[in-house]
Amino acid sequence: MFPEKSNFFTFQHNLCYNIYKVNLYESYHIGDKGRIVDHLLELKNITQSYNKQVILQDLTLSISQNQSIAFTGHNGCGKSTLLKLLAGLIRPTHGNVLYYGAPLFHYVPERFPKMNLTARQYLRHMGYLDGLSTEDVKTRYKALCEEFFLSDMLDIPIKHLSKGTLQKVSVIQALLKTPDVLILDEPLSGQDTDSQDVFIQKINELRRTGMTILMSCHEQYLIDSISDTVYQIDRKHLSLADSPENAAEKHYILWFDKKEGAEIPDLCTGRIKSCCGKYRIEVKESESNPVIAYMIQEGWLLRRMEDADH
Ligand SMILES: Nc1ncnc2c1ncn2[C@@H]1O[C@H](COP(=O)(O)OP(=O)(O)OP(=O)(O)O)[C@@H](O)[C@H]1O
Repeated sequence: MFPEKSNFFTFQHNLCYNIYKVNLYESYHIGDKGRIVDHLLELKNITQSYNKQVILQDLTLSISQNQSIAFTGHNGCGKSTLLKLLAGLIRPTHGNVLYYGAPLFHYVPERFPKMNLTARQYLRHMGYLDGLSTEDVKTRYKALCEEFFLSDMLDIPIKHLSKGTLQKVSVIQALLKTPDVLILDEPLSGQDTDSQDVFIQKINELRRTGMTILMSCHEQYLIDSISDTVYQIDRKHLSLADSPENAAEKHYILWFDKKEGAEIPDLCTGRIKSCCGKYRIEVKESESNPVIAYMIQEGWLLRRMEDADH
């Protein structure tokens, strides 16, 4: 009677195809401020077409644990498509998606299907699919519904709920059990301002626990509130956004040694300078993790990271 949660909004990656699990020993790199951080997933030369029309072309992207990334771009540029690719919900036309380990993903879709189930029935069932006990499910959804001002609407069939309320139900189902990666497709659309505040506070709490957040979004204040890295999709390609906020960011100098055959990743083309046999690149704080990840992936060795202002 109920759909499998894996076919719904929450799933684990062993259910998806075109996915390559990578040996965990390969999954560490030196991250921001010299910490060891976990590699989580990578897109390698991904192209996505629908009916022979290319939507996303040759995207390469590396994501680390605990990054909070916002994907921006005009309507129809491919944000939802990219999130589905990252989540393993759709098979890329070309290229590979690599997952390090078996992260648990939860997904808040942009649109919620109309259903006869009430919000309570739906949340209960989602909790059971997450493996929570009856008592835990109840405690959890009740607390979340109170925080999101939803308690009075729990017994209304989902097909009669407003867009903003549906969005809240969708967020709550994704938070019943804490995932490793939370994927949010335009999560604020339709939510009232009080619920938006609760949402932002909740997401930042989850970020402090190490969760990775991948979000598509149009609202700058949401991006500023919860994201540490912003990518924009433009004409089928992905690039780091260069906003005035980013310009005011702290800068770092990364020093690398070049191993034989190491290539310069696209993100760093024209930015690497050679100096006394070493190679340096200046980066903004928000791009340091992806730059390090791409460089190491291409065969470079990170030697030092220093504050660009000193
Ligand atoms: N299953 C599909 N079959 C055919 N075309 C699709 C499919 N899914 C998406 N598209 C098309 O791919 C393009 C990108 O869609 P997508 O939903 O990823 O964009 P988006 O950036 O999330 O848009 P928005 O900001 O409006 O939500 C659009 O032109 C859309 O019509």
